[in-house]
Formats: sequence, structure tokens, C-alpha cells
Amino acid sequence: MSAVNEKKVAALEAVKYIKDGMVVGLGTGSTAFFMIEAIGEMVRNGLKIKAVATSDETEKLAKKLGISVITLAEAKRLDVTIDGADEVDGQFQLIKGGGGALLREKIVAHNSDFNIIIADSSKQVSRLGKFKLPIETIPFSTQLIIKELEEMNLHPVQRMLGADDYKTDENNDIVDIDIWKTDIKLTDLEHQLKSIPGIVETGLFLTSTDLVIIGKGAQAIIEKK
Ligand SMILES: O=C[C@H](O)[C@H](O)[C@H](O)COP(=O)(O)O
Repeated sequence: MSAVNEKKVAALEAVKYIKDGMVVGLGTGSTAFFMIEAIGEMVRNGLKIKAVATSDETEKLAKKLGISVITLAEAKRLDVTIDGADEVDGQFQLIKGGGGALLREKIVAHNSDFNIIIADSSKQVSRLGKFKLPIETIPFSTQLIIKELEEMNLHPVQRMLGADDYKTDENNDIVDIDIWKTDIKLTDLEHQLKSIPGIVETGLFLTSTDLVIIGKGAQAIIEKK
């Protein structure tokens, strides 16, 4: 079965966790797309929820499908968030941000009681790092951060959109780094990166995930912590 179908299988399993009255965090990306589509259908069939979107793209799609979108401030706290990932390891640690939405995704995950990650089977890895780790930086500081990351042997590459710098929803830059060869522990790496002024967030999600649902062929494999 193709990765696209596996994404849909995982998404359809995840939406079973959504109940009337919940405040739901909506992730971003091609896997989250199927989850948002399914929630749209559930809402048309009478489900009553409020949602917080993790990107402008997700907000637009959710509203188009008739899902009631509120701000994080209005929500205060979320019952459940469903989101995709670029890589997930056996300890439920993730790399996210391939689509540039890591900052709002991490904020929403932090404010959710329960976080479900949905993915096709290609995203499951024994060790994180084949996927380049996205780092969100303040444009004022990006070039100097790149120099600092080069000195740390993390091979930073600023993300581009054609000839222009790629910009996030918060109008920041993304720098993708290579963590595959570093022997720094992930928790230490996260701490080191976050201590550089101008790095707003990293795509390492080390402790937020409660449940992982992997589409494997036509089956949804549910992994609990
Ligand atoms: O910034 C994007 C998000 O972190 C996505 O959830 C992640 O990149 C996975 O996206 P996809 O489901 O399209 O592979």
C-alpha cells in the first residue's frame, strides 16, 4: 500500500479519539490533511468540537470544511492534538517541521492533555536524524546562527523557496541541520540549540507524544507509551 494510503489509514484511526465537546489541536502536513478532512465530515454529521490550528494552511482548510477554529488564548487548554511527524523513534521522540510549522505545533502540543502522532510506516526509525532537523530562527540572527551551527559541525542549510528565504507563519527563517553524525544526546542537543539567542524553536519533540498511530499497509498500528 502506498504511503498516501497509509497516512489516511492512520488519520482515520486517530479521529476515533475525538468526542463531542472537545477542544482539538489540528496538526499540519499531508498526513494531518486526512485527519482534518475526516473531522470535517464528522462535524457535518453532527460532531460538536472547537479546534486550534497549528498553521495558516491548516486553519484555512479547517474553516473551509466547516470546523470551528478558535485561538489558543480562547482555548486555554486542549483535550487532544493530532499531528504528523517527519520521523518517530521507538521512544516516541520526533523530528517535525518538514513543512515549516514546528513552532506553533510545539506550542499546541505543549498545551494539549493528549498528543497523538499519525504517520505512514516510512516515518518509523530506530534512530532520529536521517531527516534534517529544522530550526526556526529570527531573521535578524539567522546568518550568525548558521556560522555557529557550522562550528558545531551540524552542517546548517538555510531553507529557501525558489530564490527567496523560506518564511514561516511567524515570518521567521528555517535552517535545516544534520544531526545524524553528532554524538550529543538529543536532550543535550535540544538544550544547546535553545540556548543560542535567535533560535526560537527546534523540530525535536522529545517528550510530548502520548500515542503513535502508524499506517502499515491497510492496518493502523497503535503504539502506547
Ligand atoms: O511542519 C510540518 C509538520 O511538522 C508536519 O507534521 C511534518 O512535516 C510531517 O508532514 P507530512 O505528514 O506531510 O509528512
